[in-house]
Amino acid sequence: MSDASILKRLGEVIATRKGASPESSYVARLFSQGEDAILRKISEEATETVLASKAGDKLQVVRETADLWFHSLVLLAYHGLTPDDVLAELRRREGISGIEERASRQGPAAR
Ligand SMILES: N=c1c2ncn([C@@H]3O[C@H](COP(=O)(O)OP(=O)(O)OP(=O)(O)O)[C@@H](O)[C@H]3O)c2ncn1[C@@H]1O[C@H](COP(=O)(O)O)[C@@H](O)[C@H]1O
Repeated sequence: MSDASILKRLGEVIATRKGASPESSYVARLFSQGEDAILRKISEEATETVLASKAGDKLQVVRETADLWFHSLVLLAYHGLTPDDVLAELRRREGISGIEERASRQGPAAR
């Protein structure tokens, strides 16, 4: 099974939690608390990822990044989006240098 398929499966599970009982599901509880609660978790997990990196703790970097990705999937589902929407955007960018892309947005003077 490809690594991308775990994102797809997890996205599907998360979507099923909309309207599920907050008593039995962490994701349902987040949905019931609303957008700000989801955004707070993303902010928290991003900060924890930064701290793990600064501490040079690779295992913790992996764990915090997993938390960050997971909560980002919850935010996507909140907006009715799926991991496929983000994967399609990454595919669209594939092979386009960030430096070139930035210059094309800023016009010839920035090159
Ligand atoms: N991948 C995850 C996952 N990663 C992290 N978490 C939860 O996200 C929370 C992370 O928050 P913290 O690290 O800040 O821990 P905490 O202090 O306990 O959290 P808070 O009380 O502050 O919210 C923890 O409660 C973790 O258990 C996850 N919860 C669920 N999943 C997946 O989502 C599926 C659906 O989950 P439920 O909706 O709970 O059934 C599960 O089967 C898993 O596949």
